[in-house]
Amino acid sequence: MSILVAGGAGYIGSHMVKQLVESGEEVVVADNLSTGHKKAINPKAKFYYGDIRDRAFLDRIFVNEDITAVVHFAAFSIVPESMQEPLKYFDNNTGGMITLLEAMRDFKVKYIVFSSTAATYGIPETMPIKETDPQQPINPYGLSKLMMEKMMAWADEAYGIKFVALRYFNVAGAAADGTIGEDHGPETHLVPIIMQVAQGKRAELSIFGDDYNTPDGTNVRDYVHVMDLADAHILALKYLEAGNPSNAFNLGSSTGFSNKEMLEAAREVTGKEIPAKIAPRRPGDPDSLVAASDKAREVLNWQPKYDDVHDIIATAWQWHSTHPKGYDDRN
Ligand SMILES: O=c1ccn([C@@H]2O[C@H](COP(=O)(O)OP(=O)(O)O[C@H]3O[C@H](CO)[C@H](O)[C@H](O)[C@H]3O)[C@@H](O)[C@H]2O)c(=O)[nH]1
Repeated sequence: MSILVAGGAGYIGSHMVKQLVESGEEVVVADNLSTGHKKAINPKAKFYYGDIRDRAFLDRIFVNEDITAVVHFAAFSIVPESMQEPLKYFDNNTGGMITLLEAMRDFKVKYIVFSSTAATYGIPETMPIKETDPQQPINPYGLSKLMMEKMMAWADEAYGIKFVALRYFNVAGAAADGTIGEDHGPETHLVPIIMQVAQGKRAELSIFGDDYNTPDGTNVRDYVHVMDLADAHILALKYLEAGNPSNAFNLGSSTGFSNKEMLEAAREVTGKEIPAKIAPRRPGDPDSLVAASDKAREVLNWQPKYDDVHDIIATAWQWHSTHPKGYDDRN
């Protein structure tokens, strides 16, 4: 019996695969390596190279392997890119979910844990954000993921496929043993970009906007460690296997940090100057996104181990400073 991790070569997926393998599970990875890295896949996992929109590819996996549950990370996730190329997001993210659910229905796979996002909430009316708050995304990325959540709800209704949607806030950090980490090409996320400036690979950090409705004017986000996120997925799988109903959970730390505070924390962790300037706003950025994550703690018994953003940044710094070229396997 195996767990299929779609997108297991990506940043979050590869950390999930590592955690699953280390907890004794048989893992099958499906990835088209469009943004992931072959070297990020744990050697104990079985790798199928292909695209989840390709039904024949999925059939090959479901025929060859005894898959009991799917963990689905295979999606594009860059907010500004989705503003430029919305159809790319509806095709890969929303479209990929159709093929995956059809294959799950036909092969009678009953459980799916899904990477959803805080971006499904849009501009929140109250903070911290609760799972029951309105989901009104303001960018195509968030909408593509909201559509995927709703598709799973109807697939549950019609075919009995049970799902857990995990709505991530801002994921950062790397495995504590330094073996895998974050490597996007091009990089757009705040923490790895700050790391690149600390390494001297970029001249300076551009902070996108300092006139937001927040205490210091820069965007506030809620950072969660990638290994804590992986733990939550394992708990979500157990929740489904115990026969519980479909559900959605926020995954964050319940504490907000502004972009300026993240920069300061990174200066403290790395001991580097990290030059920065204020740049124009980036389209699609809400002022603040902070999670109420009590539900995951109460229902899934999730207990995040990293509660200080400095510790999260320290694991990111360990990866970046020891892997200056990332995985160095662009393809
Ligand atoms: O060079 C940079 C890069 C980012 N930022 C700022 O840093 C903050 C965080 O930006 P990221 O791109 O790191 O992350 P996002 O908040 O845009 O998005 C992340 O969180 C979202 C939900 O909140 C989605 O899940 C998405 O996939 C995930 O990448 C934003 O205010 C952004 O404007 C900068 O100031 N300079």
